[in-house]
Parts: sequence; C-alpha cells; structure tokens
Amino acid sequence: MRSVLVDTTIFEATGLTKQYGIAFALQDINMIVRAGDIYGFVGENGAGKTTLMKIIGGLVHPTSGKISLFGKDDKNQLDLVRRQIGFLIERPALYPHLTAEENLIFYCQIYGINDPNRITDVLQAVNLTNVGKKKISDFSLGMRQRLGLAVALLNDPKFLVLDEPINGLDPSGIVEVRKILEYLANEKKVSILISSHILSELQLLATKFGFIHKGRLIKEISADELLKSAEKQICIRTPDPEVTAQILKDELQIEYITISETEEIQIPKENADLEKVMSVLLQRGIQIQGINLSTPNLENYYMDLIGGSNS
Ligand SMILES: Nc1ncnc2c1ncn2[C@@H]1O[C@H](COP(=O)(O)OP(=O)(O)OP(=O)(O)O)[C@@H](O)[C@H]1O
Repeated sequence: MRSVLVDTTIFEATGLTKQYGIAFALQDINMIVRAGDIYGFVGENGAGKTTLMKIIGGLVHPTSGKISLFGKDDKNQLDLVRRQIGFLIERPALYPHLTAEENLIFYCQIYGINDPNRITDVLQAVNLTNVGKKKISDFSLGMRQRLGLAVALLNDPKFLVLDEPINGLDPSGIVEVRKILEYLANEKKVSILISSHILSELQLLATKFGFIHKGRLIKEISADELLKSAEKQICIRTPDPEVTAQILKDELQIEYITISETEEIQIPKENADLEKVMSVLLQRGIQIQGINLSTPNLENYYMDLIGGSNS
C-alpha cells in the first residue's frame, strides 16, 4: 500500500549547512524523506539532529543550502506547508495546571483549528481518551510524551518530525509510542522523521536510517539493506571452540575464523557455506550448541560506522 506513495518527496535538504560562529552544527547535508518513510535519524549527542529538525520547523535558519517540504522551497510557501507537519521537538510544552483536553484546546486556538472532533480524535490516537479530564501534573512522563504527540497530530499532519519521542520512557511506554507511530504510518500514511538514541527500538520502527556524525550525514541505509549487511557471519557455539575452529580451518581451508570474547566461532559468510560447515561438524561428531547467521543490529552497524569515520 505504502509503495504507491514512494516517489513523492516529503522533505529534501540540499547542501544544508548551519554554523554557530566557526562551529558547524550541520555541514553540507543532502537527504530525502519520501512518502511512506519512517526515517530513523541516528547520531551522538551534539551530532546535529535537533538543529536539522528545527530548520524543518523554521525555528532555526540555515547558514547556507536549502530545504524543500512537499516540493516547496520558497520561504512563504515553506511557512504554508509547515502547517501540514506535526512537530515534537525536545519536551512538549504543556501547562501542568490544565487538563489534557484544556491543553489541546489551547493548541487548537493557536493553530486556528475549529473542528470540535479533533481533540477526541487525537486523544484516541494516542490512547489517552480516558484521562482527557486529568491535569497534566498528574500525568506520568509517558503520558506527557503521548500528549505531546497528540498536540503534534492536531493539524492532521502528513509528516511528523519527532526528536527523541521515547526518551525517558519505561519499556511499556516505549512500546505504546511505537504502536501509535506504526498505526500512523501504516493506516494514516503519515511519513515520519524520528531521532532516538534507543537504537534497538528505532530498528524495530524505521524503514530507513540516516547516520549523522559531527554535523555530516555519513550514511543512509534502508531497513532491508541493514538486514542484508548483517548476514555476513556464520556464528557457531560449541563446547570447545578452539578445537572446532581448527577442524573447520583444516577441512574447509577457511583462513579467517575468529573466536569472539563470548567464545563464539565466527566465519565470514563469503568464506564458507553454512551447509558445508554443518556437514563437517556432524561428520566429526562435534556437539553444536548453536549455529546461525548473525542477526542485524543497528547498534553494531552504527558503532562500526562511527569507528570507521573516527579512524
Ligand atoms: N543555539 C546554539 N548556539 C550555539 N551552538 C549550538 C546552538 N544549538 C546547537 N548548537 C550546537 O550545534 C551542535 C548540534 O547540536 P544539536 O542539538 O543539533 O545536536 P543533537 O544531535 O540534536 O544532539 P542531542 O542528541 O544531544 O539532542 C552541537 O555542537 C550544539 O552544541
């Protein structure tokens, strides 16, 4: 269903640069978020994620380069199309002494939203219907974040820009937000740009990843490519990895076999065939405690990438 929209560009940055004095917060960023993308934005503290999101929101102006939103790049048009975007950047600004509904009424007034059903709809979308009349001071952090998301949804956005929306949430809060975002992406066809330091969670959600390091976008990769990139090692657990590794070396003439710190034998996939490895182990009567292809892991991918770019 989502592939129908795939060629539509929602957000594009071209040569986007932001300097504070002589320091570059962003340097020559070229990136595209297409319709249907859940774009996971990954980078260390201070990498430039928030700055880019603020430029999308018009809160920060680039030093050079440009952005387009929904194909518009002229300043006045950008201001207009920003009304189709929902933002949750840093902590949601909520009034603690007001109820959830009253906070939403306040934002409806600011945004000029008159539809009386909108508040009910967004509360439902973030599973806060039951607590609409509760004061924010009685809300948990997770509830506040979800209400922040509700505010971002008030204008029925086609594009959501979310800066660390799951930061500080407990595991059930994180799952709840993930389900909401999946619902919005799959059912409401909302495209999403989301940053998070919780890479295991981002991996579950995003369809594409962009890695930003010291203000530069150093890599983009689709979720499928991430999956393939990780299937690069055969991992074997046996009671005696040293002996097993030697047998595999001798019988299959495999040069590059390593034993990890967790005593796992690792063989680059291009150097050996899984079936042949299995067959040698069985023939030699070696007890196999586990054998598999390494699973994709965004965190490892990121660490390898950053390690490479730091060296
Ligand atoms: N108003 C400002 N004045 C000066 N420097 C700034 C300003 N805003 C951001 N920076 C600097 O720009 C760089 C990028 O910051 P940014 O907040 O975009 O990073 P981030 O990737 O969002 O980090 P985090 O994960 O910590 O939120 C940092 O070095 C930061 O100190």
